[in-house]
Amino acid sequence: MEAQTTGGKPTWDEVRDKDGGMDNPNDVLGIDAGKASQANPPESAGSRYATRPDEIGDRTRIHLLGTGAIGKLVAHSLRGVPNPPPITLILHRYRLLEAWQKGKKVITIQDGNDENIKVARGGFDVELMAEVRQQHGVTLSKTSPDVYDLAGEEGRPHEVAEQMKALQQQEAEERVASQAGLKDPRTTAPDARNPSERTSSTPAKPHRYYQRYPQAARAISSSAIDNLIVTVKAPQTIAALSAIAHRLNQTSTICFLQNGLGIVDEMNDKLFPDIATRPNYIQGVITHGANTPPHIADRDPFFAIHAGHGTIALSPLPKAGFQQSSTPSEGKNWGAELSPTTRYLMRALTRTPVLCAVGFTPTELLQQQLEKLAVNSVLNPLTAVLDARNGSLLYNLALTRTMRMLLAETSLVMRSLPELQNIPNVNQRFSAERLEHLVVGVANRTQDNISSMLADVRAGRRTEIDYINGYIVRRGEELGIKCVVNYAIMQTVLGKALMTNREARDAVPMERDLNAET
Ligand SMILES: CC(C)(CO)C(=O)C(=O)O
Repeated sequence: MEAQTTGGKPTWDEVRDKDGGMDNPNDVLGIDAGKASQANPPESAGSRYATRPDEIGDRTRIHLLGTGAIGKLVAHSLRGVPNPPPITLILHRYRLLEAWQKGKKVITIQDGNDENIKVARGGFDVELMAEVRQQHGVTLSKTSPDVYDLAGEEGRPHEVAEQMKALQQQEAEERVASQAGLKDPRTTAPDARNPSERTSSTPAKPHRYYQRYPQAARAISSSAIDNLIVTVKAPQTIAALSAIAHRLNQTSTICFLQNGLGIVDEMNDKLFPDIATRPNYIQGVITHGANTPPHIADRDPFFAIHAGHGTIALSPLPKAGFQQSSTPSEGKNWGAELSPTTRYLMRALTRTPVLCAVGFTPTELLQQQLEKLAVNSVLNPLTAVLDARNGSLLYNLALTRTMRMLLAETSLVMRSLPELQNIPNVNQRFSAERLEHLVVGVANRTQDNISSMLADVRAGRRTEIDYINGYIVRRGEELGIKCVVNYAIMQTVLGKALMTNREARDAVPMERDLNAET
């Protein structure tokens, strides 16, 4: 989340705590995320995840995908502790790489509004993300020929695409087989996902992009990734991860720090369908507010303002997804079976004081995600459609009625989720009244904010609506609950985004009057 904030305003879970956050039966650490914002997490938060040096060996490097304001804040904070972990920033644009190389090679974070409190920190490694191209549903690598180039000699574009997909499938199966053996396919077959280059009669030659920027190809790595933190927004996650998926395997851990729900399911479907080779996941709910003012971003893309101090609630996720009857007892042995990289990454995050990161059980974390989702499902779309700051939704009876209709559906879906059955207090925690209380509290505390969705719409970027209201609609469908109000607001946001894009496309940028007499 990169909501634009004004100054060090409280973040939403501080509000939740003050306004009667529920007791938390699953809090294995005896501390909740809200309280952690006032005090550093106790050492026990980290020691639960301690790894022996022989378990983790030289697999301590943390890669970070997403260099928005939250990504910069997380990377900067991780390097700020004694004996920090090695960190590699994966940059998604060549221009960013150039800016890094020509600049001071530091990330600078300003604390709140005070321009005098800035800390510049270096010691990062950088690499460039390989460009991901998709043609007719086939993902191409940096050296694979275009579907269109092959089309003439080997058939029509969609036929060639089908052949390439079949070969990719075959290659994926070979990879699974080789993973069962001794070799680490992440390092031996970086381009394994693109069999066209192996089988095609066309010699592999770099794509135009890499011919134009030869340095770009050199900055792309194919080495294995052990620990990955993802801070890109939900809609960009699959595309971004597909460029590095071949560098991850069942021993790696990915930590997601994003708004919304449903990303992990999509990842499993599209990138890691095989549970045996699927990486481990950590889910995070981040409530820090950070932003990079556009006028500074042009000058220094590696600068961000830490506008609102919040927390990070974290939990390793069960590989096979949530079981229907999770119970609070999962807290007792939770953590014992985790892979070394999962424990290492949990420990790295929870031992970083600025982040105020705390570990929870999966079921407790899910409930925190759902509370945040409920707040975002009202504030984000309404502010985006109305083009208004968060506070404008308050003291307005018409909008209160809309909010209540949205929350009535959301509450019913959340209370009916199979993964929350058998959990005490679910009905109270997700009652429409309590959700409304949370929404109003956040709107109050963040009244001057421009919500992240409004910022996305204004900038013509894709919004996270599919992972917020879209998630509620999808889960409702599974449960036989029709969420028509959520569906309507979702469609309105999509429509609003289209309108804004069309307006921007049709606008004629003119700096001077071309009709003026000279
Ligand atoms: C809570 C809220 C609405 C604060 O702006 C937010 O999380 C967002 O903008 O995404």
